[in-house]
Amino acid sequence: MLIELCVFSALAGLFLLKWHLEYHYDLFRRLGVGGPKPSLLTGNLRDLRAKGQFQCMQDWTKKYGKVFGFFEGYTPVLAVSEPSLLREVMLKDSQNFLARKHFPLAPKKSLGLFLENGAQWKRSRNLLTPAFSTGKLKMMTPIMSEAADILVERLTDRAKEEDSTDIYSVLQSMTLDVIGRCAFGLQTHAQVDKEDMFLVKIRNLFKAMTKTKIEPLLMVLPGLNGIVFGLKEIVSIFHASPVKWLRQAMYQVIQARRALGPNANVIDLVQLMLFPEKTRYKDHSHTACTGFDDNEQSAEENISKSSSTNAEHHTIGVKPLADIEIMAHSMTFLLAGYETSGAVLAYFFHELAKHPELQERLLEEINDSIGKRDIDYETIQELPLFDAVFDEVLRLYPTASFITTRKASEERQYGDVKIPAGMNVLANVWALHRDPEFWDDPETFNPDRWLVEQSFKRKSSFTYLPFGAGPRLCIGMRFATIEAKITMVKIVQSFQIQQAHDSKDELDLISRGAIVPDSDVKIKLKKRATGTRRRTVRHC
Ligand code: HEM
Repeated sequence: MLIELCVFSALAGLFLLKWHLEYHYDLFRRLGVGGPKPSLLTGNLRDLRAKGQFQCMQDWTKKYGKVFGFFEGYTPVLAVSEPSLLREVMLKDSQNFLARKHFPLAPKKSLGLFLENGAQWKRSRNLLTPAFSTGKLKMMTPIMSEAADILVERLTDRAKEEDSTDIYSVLQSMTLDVIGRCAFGLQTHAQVDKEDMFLVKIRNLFKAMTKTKIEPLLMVLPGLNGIVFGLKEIVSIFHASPVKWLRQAMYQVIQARRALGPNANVIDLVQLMLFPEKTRYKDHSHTACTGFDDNEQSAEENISKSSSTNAEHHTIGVKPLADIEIMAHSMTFLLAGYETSGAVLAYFFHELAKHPELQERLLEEINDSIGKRDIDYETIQELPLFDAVFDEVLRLYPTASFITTRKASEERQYGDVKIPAGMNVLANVWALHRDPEFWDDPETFNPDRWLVEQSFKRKSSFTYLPFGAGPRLCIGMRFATIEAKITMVKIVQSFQIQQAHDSKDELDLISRGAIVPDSDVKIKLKKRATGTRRRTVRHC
């Protein structure tokens, strides 16, 4: 009798599970939204892993249109590359979408700006935004410039010795030095010391992220997230993981800076997080930016709108963060600054190697516009062809496309599309940037398209979103742009970039949060007759 009862219960359980899964995976059909057929066990994960996210997004967009649904394991995601709907979600009705899609293995607390949601995110964003004001960025420019000079020196040696250079790893070292110095006053020496501990640990961290088998498991069984995270925390007590090392290093920086106190002559991200009331209102220039005012202001306006009163805005803005929150933000900035910027510069080198004539045009632009003046915050604003190249690199390689997500807090109807509460929305930027409806000959790298069009119109049309949009727009957008442009200018001044014997015509890419080259990016460098002058800077 007991056995029969057990068998009956097991069968009933299986039946209920099957019924639940069938109902769950039928969600998009009930919403009247097309999409690939999910399997009852893994949703569309098998396709996503076999073909890669980029290929799936493009194929599915072609087949199902600009709005379709898929299942990342158990999690439903609405992929949108329809500009008018993206505008609603990211900007007009952004108050309904202030949260992001949950990331497997994300901690429950102390998430850092990228993963935070709701009131916690608003408070952090208000507090951190002034760190990227025009005034602060101007102060960071000499640090970026010095890092680019070191890059040129390193590459000069390589140009003499090597026929083929992996530019990607060299660039990662540079972007780590830049974010470390600008945001935390860290004296990392990743460019000159391959064994620099920050570099080694960050590389190990990303290597582990690429290989993880736990993430797909959690996508299928998200209920296990808490358990797996708890287990990881226990293991980390005994095991020296890179995350643990990085957190401890950041903790030491925080303690050292706390000891220096609020009046230390340092204005960077750590100082701002530790002593917001001392640093926040010294600099009023953060809305007066060039180049991105539309997006930047809409972001700021929306954050302000989302705080109910000015007084609340003010109080929320200056309440200091706990050490654990500062550590989480610091990790976010360190990883974001390293991973995305390194990849984007690698794509720049890769494309330039294929377009020698473009390099000569860029050099001509530098000579005509800047001449013998230094490359600084002001002079890099005068280079439309460089802007066009940067925009085109980010069109073809929108490195952060798959992290541009939102989660709806309430059910809303936008035209024909109903978005229920709790639905995850992916801004399908990869497909959007390659959509022939918006781009002529979309697969071709053609910076000139940005010179004939009015690019500011393009940028406000929601057809171009490499940095996202609305209140959750990339906070490091202007930092990344300045860093990339300074580096690009110095490289073009100093080298001819050529394809090496082992260069690939098309790069293999992987998505590990950001979309990055799967392996080395090989190029050959030829030193030009004249180069850049190295300057020594005082670190702020
Ligand atoms: C070329 C380089 C970069 C690209 C393409 C990029 C792109 C992006 C994108 C697409 C998002 C999501 C925006 C959205 O959901 O609307 C984002 C968010 C973010 N980025 Fe960047 N990023 C870059 C560099 C940086 C740098 C250098 C930093 C730090 C200094 C940074 C820090 C962040 C942070 C903290 C967020 C989360 C913002 C929030 O949720 O409020 N990024 N980035």
